[in-house]
Amino acid sequence: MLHQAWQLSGRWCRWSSPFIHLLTLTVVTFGVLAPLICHRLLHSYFYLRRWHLNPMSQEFLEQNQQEGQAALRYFEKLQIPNASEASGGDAFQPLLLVTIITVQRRNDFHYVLQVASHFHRLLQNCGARCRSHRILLCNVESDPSSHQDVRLLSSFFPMVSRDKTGENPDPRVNQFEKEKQDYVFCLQQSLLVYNPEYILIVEDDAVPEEEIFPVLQHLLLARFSKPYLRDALYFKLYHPERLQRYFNPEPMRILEWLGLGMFLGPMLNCVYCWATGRPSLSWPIVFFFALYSMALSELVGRHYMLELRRLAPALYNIVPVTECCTPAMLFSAPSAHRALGYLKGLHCRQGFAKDIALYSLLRTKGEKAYVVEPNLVRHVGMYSSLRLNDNPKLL
Ligand SMILES: CC(=O)N[C@H]1[C@@H](OP(=O)(O)OP(=O)(O)OC[C@H]2O[C@@H](n3ccc(=O)[nH]c3=O)[C@H](O)[C@@H]2O)O[C@H](CO)[C@H](O)[C@@H]1O
Repeated sequence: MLHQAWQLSGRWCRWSSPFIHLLTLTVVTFGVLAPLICHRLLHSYFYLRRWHLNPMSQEFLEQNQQEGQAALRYFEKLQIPNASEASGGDAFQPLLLVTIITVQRRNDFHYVLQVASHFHRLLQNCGARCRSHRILLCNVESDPSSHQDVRLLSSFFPMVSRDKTGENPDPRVNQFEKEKQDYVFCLQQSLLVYNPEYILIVEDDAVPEEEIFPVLQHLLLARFSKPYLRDALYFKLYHPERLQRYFNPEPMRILEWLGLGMFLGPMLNCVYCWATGRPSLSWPIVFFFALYSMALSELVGRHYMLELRRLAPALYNIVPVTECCTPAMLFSAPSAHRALGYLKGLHCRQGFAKDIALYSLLRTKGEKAYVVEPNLVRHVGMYSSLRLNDNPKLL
């Protein structure tokens, strides 16, 4: 017996045995290579938070401040269009209206200028394909004239202000109910002023990615008309990176994770067999590589895997939403009308802000909503206008 066990362990521990190969691969990958390569990746389990979080957050703030200055220069140099161009006063129904909802925030970062300059430039570059798109600014600052960036932007974009419509916010409402009412106001004005087919309502710290318009073009014309997506209440174009992991369990994500293992397991098995000159199919080795690739993708970070989908608009994923955050939300005109009706009947408060309120409608009203992956905007507003934080961090 002892002799047999000795023989077996001897066979397993030979340098040519698959056990030793796979053990070495696991140790080298997870113990050496991945930590070395990924220790600066913010959304990876290998991220060295203690070393990098403070300097990286500082670096981000400094760089973002420079981007704010660049956005300021962009508009200072831009030629002011004539009045009818700026007001967007042409009488036609846009396919897509981008509404930027904004309040006065820390002046040194010029968040809204960053967002508006990116949208303006991308729309110009998009050319004829985006002829039927428009941008609207929605100023919900209690004293609209105090919003300096908006004063500059009003020469370039049409604008609605909450106070000008006589819809003054009730000073007694809490901050989160005000935020919801501001959202309702902007959505309502977007429908009233332009009557667009789709409204993309973005917060004033959500900078669009370079490919946003080609991807939206593809989604609007080819994907959103599919029967199961057509009646969605909303499409989220951003979900926080920290919540994109497989270990934030969602049925679709678990399926994606298993699919990844089932695809890469056999593939890596073939590569291994080819490299070691073994017969091609071995189920334990397939199983090992399936687990290996699943563990690697989770530990390196699903967020980074999602980036591969940017290669082509058709690769973008559309999956059922989860709760958090509303930096960029797309509504069709009928769904915007429904959302308005629902939101007016809800009262927001701390712990039940507008993002949670919108999500709660899916259960109470039997609606469906989806998120597009990867994100089509970047959230840059480290200083929140709703929650006090003097020392913001990237995580
Ligand atoms: C990145 C992220 O997770 N952002 C979410 C977080 O916002 P934040 O806490 O990051 O707040 P924020 O300063 O980005 O404000 C969100 C939006 O509300 C607007 N605003 C602000 C003050 C006001 O009185 N009226 C008003 O409409 C502001 O212009 C911006 O468009 O929580 C909000 C809900 O509370 C939303 O879910 C945001 O998507």
